[in-house]
Amino acid sequence: MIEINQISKSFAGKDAVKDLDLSIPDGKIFGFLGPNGAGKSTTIKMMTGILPIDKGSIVMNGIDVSKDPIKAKLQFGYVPDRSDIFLRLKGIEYLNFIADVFEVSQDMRKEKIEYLTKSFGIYEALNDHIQTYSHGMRQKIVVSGVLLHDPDVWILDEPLTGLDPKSSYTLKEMMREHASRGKIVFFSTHVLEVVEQLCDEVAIINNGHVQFKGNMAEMKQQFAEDDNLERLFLELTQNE
Ligand SMILES: Nc1ncnc2c1ncn2[C@@H]1O[C@H](COP(=O)(O)OP(=O)(O)OP(=O)(O)O)[C@@H](O)[C@H]1O
Repeated sequence: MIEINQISKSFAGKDAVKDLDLSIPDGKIFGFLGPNGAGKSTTIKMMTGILPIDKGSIVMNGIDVSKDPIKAKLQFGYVPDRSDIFLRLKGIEYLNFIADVFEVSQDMRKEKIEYLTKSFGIYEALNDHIQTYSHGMRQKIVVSGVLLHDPDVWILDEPLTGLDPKSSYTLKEMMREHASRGKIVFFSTHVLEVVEQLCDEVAIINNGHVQFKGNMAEMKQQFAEDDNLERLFLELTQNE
């Protein structure tokens, strides 16, 4: 379970996230939906310890991410919205590095690297440098790195952007499977359709505030009844 308690973050006096409260239960695919600039990435960066929290706290599986950052980092895997990392490493070197950090055994890593990279169609490129990869391939190698060490909590920032339809399907199936094992998949998107296809629960964020949280049926009902949400709905569907 992830508990986000009244967190705030501002940049140069301007609020990016303000008093945000969320509770993310185990065994769910949780969609974090909002238009560009809503505060999704800023929230995720606070969850993952990349940005310090100005106010409030985040507790992941009982561990406070600010007070016990190393232990908290063992709970989750994170796919950032930009996957331009470790460009000078070969794909296989990157995955072995991740496996070393998270102490994945030699036998296990060999099997998983082969399974994951074949599933995403990048197995043949493992001996090439990441800087030669396309955006989609970079995304896939980072996703493979996260799945390689099988963290309880997956935190994915716009994970489907840039993936081809087959890889997008594969990742969605993996997300469903992970949630069905009682684990958490938390992902952000600005595309309403993705949330409708995938999520058990959703929070809608706008201007750094949660405007709605609930299940899909409740979301549809709220969209129909609330003028503000209806306007937001139009903005979100225009992005599709
Ligand atoms: N490092 C920063 N410095 C200054 N302002 C920032 C910084 N990071 C984010 N912001 C501002 O905070 C607000 C929220 O940005 P954030 O990136 O969290 O939105 P988002 O919902 O992830 O958007 P997108 O869908 O475009 O990625 C925006 O107004 C953005 O300009």
